[in-house]
Amino acid sequence: APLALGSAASFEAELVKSDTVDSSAPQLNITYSSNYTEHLPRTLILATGGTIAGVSASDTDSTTYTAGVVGVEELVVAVPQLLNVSNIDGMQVSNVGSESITDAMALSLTKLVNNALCASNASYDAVVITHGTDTLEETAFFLDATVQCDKPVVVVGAMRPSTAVSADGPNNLLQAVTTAVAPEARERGTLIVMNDRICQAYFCQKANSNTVDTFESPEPGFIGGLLSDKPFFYSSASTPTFKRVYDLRNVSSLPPVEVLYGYQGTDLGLLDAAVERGAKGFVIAGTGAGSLSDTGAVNAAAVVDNGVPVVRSSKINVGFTVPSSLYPNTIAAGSLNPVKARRLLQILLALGKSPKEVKQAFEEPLQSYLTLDIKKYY
Ligand SMILES: NC(=O)C[C@H](N)C(=O)O
Repeated sequence: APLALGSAASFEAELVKSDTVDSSAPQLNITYSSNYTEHLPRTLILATGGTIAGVSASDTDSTTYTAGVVGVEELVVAVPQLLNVSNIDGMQVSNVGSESITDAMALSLTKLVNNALCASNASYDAVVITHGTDTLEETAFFLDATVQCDKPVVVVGAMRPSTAVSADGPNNLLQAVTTAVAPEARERGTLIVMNDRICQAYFCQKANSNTVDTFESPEPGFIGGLLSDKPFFYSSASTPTFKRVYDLRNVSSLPPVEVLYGYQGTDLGLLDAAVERGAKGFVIAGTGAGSLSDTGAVNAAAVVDNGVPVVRSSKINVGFTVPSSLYPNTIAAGSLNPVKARRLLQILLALGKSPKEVKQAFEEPLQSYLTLDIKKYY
C-alpha cells in the first residue's frame, strides 16, 4: 500500500493511555440509573442540552422553540427501547443551546468522558453525549482529539424539539446508543450519529440550518449507517489519517482563540483588537483554500511576528488548506474546518507547545502528501 503514508508513528507518540484517574475532573453526578441487567453493556449518557432537549408550545414549531429544557431522565425514559441494548446511567452536564457551550464546559466534558471510559477504574463501555447541533461538531472534534482510549464516544442531537410532530430526537438517541454499544464502533474515534447515518467527528459537520439530514461528511463520506436501530459500518475500524490525540489531564483552562471570517478585501484589521482583548491565537476562515487578501496577509504576518499563531482554514468548510509561501509563518489547517482548527489550536496552546510545535502539529500530517515523489513507488 504505497500511498498509505499516514502518521501512525506520531499518533502513537501522542496517545497517552490514561492509567490513572484525572483528579481535576468533575465528579460524575448520576441522576438517572436504569435497573441493572447483568448481560448488557453500560452506557453513560451525558446530557448537555440542545434541541434534542428542546420544548415549544406548539407541536408544529421546529424553528422558534427553546433548546435545553428537558432533563436527562426524561430523555431516556421517553425511549424505553434503550434498555433492551444497554444499562443506562444519565448525568445532566448542562442544559443549554450548544451555542452557549463554553471552553470550560468542553474541557470538563472531556475530563468526564476520560474518567468514565479510560481511567483504570472506568466502569462504562461507552459514552453518548446529547448535544445541540449548532456546535455539535466542535465538541465531537474536541473529544476526538482528547479522549485517551478506543471505547466508543457518540455525540447525538436533533433538529426538531421534543414537542414537535415527528421529533427526531428519540430515534436519534436510540441509534446513538445502539451504535455506541456495538463492538464494531470501537477504534474509530468520536462518532456523530444522526438521521440513520454514522460519521467520524474528525470529518463530520453540520451542513444545513434547518433539515434533519443536516450532518454531512463530504470527504470521505459517512462510515456507516443504521437499518432500523442496527448499526452497520462500510469497512473495518480505522482512525482518520490526520488525527492526533492529546492528553489534557494537566490542563485547567483553554486559551481564547478567535475565528475571523474571509470575504472580498478582508483586511484582518480586527486581529490587533482581538489581541488587545486577550486572544492567544487565531483561525482565519479564509476564502477558497485559505487565501488572504494582500492587506490581510500583512496584518496576519504582524501578529505572528508578535508571537500569536494564525491558522488558515477555509470558510468553504470542505477541502484542504495547505502551507503556502504567500503567507509565511501562518499555519495551514489541512482538512479541518475553522471551528475544529480553533479547538486544535486551543489544545496545543493549552499544552504549552512552542510556535514551531504548533505548526508541526497542524502541518506534519500533511507533509508526506505535499512532498510526495510518486516515482519512488515504482
Ligand atoms: N438543532 C439544535 O440543536 C440547535 C440548537 N440551537 C442548539 O445547538 O442547541
